[in-house]
Amino acid sequence: MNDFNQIFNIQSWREIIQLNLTPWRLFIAIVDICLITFLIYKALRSVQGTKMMTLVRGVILFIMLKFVSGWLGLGTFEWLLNQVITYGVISGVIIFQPEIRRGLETLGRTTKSLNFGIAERNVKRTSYIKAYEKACNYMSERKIGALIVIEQSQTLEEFVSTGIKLDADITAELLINIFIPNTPLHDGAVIIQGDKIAATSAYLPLTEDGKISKEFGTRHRAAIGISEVSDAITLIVSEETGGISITENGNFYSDMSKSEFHDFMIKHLEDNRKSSKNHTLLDKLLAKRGDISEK
Ligand SMILES: Nc1ncnc2c1ncn2[C@@H]1O[C@H](COP(=O)(O)OP(=O)(O)OP(=O)(O)O)[C@@H](O)[C@H]1O
Repeated sequence: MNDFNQIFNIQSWREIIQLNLTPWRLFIAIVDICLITFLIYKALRSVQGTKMMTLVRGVILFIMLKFVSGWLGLGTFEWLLNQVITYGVISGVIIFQPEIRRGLETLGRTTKSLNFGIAERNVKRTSYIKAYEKACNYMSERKIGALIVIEQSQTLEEFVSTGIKLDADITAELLINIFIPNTPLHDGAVIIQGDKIAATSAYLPLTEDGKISKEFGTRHRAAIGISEVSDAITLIVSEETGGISITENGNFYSDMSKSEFHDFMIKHLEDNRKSSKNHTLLDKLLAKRGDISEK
């Protein structure tokens, strides 16, 4: 039995002393517990607000029922729950294969993002936000329908593969060009990954939320749909009204004014800055030079 199990099997703190854990082994056990807590927290955060969360709730309920039935000695009920849990895990892995892959890719990306060059990325991000604003305002004034999905921490690889891969630099001109009606790439969504327009004509999942007003068609439903299964930020320009809307984490901000749209984008930029602020010497130097304007 390892230290972790030993600690969870003790009946009282007096037993800790009887375990004769050396300070080093106690330290390792605490690190062990912290690591598990961190992993569970990260896993729950990554599925928060997605359909996977319903499954996680179900699994927690089954595990609790299993413990209670074991404690009460309900043998047959416990056996039945064991079967459900065993086969449920196998079916869960098959059914949620895309989400699991996405989660693992996110983990890989998180590790990759712990590198230098954060300041440079922030400067670039400012120029991308300008590009999104310029493109959306241009298309809004001319009632050109558009759907732009900006990937955040959860990967959109699965949706990129439904479209036409582009891997082009993010510019307002290219975004506008893509959505010009009756051109080969205008249908579907543009997906932004990092500092690239990764794909056009991508197909997104439609929301099944019955509360969405009927006035919003499939473009808006697709934007809400992608915000329910990922943490992406999606910009929509309505072909009918020219209105600009945004979806994020299942929230739908419809018909935003230019200033509301601008504020949302800046806030989004600032949030990213806050989390990465002053990580490197380069960040501090650039901030002093004013290359990163602190708002
Ligand atoms: N699942 C989807 N994934 C990506 N794009 C989609 C999807 N469904 C529809 N679209 C895009 O939305 C367009 C149709 O928009 P529709 O008129 O139905 O929506 P809407 O929400 O009323 O938007 P608008 O106000 O611009 O008319 C399609 O031509 C296509 O480009």
